[in-house]
Amino acid sequence: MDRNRSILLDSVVFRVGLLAALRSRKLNGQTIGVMITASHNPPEDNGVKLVDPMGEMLEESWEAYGTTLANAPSEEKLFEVYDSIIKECHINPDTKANVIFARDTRSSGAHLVSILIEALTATDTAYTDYKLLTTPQLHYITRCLNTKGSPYEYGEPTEQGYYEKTASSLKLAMQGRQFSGSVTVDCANGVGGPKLRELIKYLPPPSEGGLEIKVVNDDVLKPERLNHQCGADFVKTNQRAPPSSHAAPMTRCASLDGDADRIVYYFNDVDGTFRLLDGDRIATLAASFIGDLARSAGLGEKLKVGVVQTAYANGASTAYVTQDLRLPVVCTATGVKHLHHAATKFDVGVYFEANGHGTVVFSDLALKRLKKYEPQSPAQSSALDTLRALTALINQTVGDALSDLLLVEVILAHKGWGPKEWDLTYTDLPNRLVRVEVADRYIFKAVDAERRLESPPGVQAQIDAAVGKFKNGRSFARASGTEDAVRVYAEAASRSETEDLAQKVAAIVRQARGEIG
Ligand SMILES: CC(=O)N[C@H]1[C@@H](OP(=O)(O)O)O[C@H](CO)[C@@H](O)[C@@H]1O
Ligand SMILES: [Mg+2]
Repeated sequence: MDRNRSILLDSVVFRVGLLAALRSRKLNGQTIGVMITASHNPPEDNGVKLVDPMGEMLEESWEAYGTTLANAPSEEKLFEVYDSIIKECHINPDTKANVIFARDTRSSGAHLVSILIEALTATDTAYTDYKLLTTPQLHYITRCLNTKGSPYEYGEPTEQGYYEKTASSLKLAMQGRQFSGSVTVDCANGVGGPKLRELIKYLPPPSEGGLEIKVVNDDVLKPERLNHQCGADFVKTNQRAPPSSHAAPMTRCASLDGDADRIVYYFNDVDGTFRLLDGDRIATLAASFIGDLARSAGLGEKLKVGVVQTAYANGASTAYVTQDLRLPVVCTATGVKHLHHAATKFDVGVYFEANGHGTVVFSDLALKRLKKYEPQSPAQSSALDTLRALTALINQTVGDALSDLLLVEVILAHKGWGPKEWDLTYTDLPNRLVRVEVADRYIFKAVDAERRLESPPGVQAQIDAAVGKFKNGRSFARASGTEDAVRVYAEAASRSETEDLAQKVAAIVRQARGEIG
């Protein structure tokens, strides 16, 4: 990493440490998590994520305080800003603050941890260093710590507790079903590799009917290999397997990202064609399975399943959920926090971004119903047991590649499906994502779950006109929240039309001058 970037990152991590301390104090000393990772990005990047007490992402209203701290011009001013937030939020400065943290395998991680510790020490915050973890493991532990001793106790607040809970619920969820064949998991040469190997130690071996998991791309000793030519983002973006993949046709493959909170599946057809089974596919698979289980358990009316997607979900997946599965779909703005929030409105909310980040959340009421319900027949009893096991197998705090992997494997085993049957549930519309670099992306203001631009004026009308010329055409443009660019997404009936539509909309975006008012 170049020196300037590294100094900037030190300052960001220090300020996030202050924010975590403030947040914990505001919440009467509940534990806040800090994860040092840059996910699917190149190895020289790094970043930091905050975890709220229930394992959710930092509450949106608090992002503004993060910005205020980030904008403090100097170290001296920084503590003035810190004190002003204490006043503004009516925080009792004497409340004990508690923070836990972990990092992925990036070489800058250890140094950033030392900066984080400086911030926690400066604010008299108690902390625990969980060393190397996947992002979802830190979310899990954060929730466990904050629910310990309560009726909602989530589990043992340790890495081992995570493996034990996952392994025991997997066994229960299988209900004696058999796995067929193996799954090859590309770990992006990130922290998911060693953690998946650790998890496997808690699972029954293939010789005893356990799942055969072949771990590949798990080299964490050469940091430059992280996310390089492998991993979920590579596979989703390039729509092909990592070049190192030697999987035989029709065998299940999956790729994680650098911090193991995303997963996509794929396989090669008998004729060698690459078939991607992305986040939309995982969502539809999970929603169909859970919906069926709820009905079989006799809880069809009492357990309303819904699916949450973003505008990037393939239109065919949305049609499949509404028309074939007959389940409601909600579309939210991009970013997991939006999806997660919308999913909590259902009894069982299944949410996934197309890129493979997602999970299933069960409402408190749904959990209570599942606990209390008395089945009326052996069939109801078996469906109920599976549902109960899924509530423990699924990491409900955040999208978790390891628990999502096992969820998919359980469902395929129950359905007796290979990747082909899964792929045949619906046919994706051809789609194209284009990144357009513009002088000022902030002039592009999106509304309606980011499906339409309200500004610059007139641009949406031009996009609508372009879309109208294509059969099954759908396209939208929005400013990225993470990169200095506008993203254009397009779908149409054929590959060439999709490309054509994407290029037309990209040209509209490039030409937009953004003279407002
Ligand atoms: C089209 C796309 O994949 N967008 C990604 C990307 O957001 P943008 O706001 O589009 O840059 O990064 C987000 C954070 O990782 C992720 O949640 C989201 O899905
Ligand atoms: Mg990630």
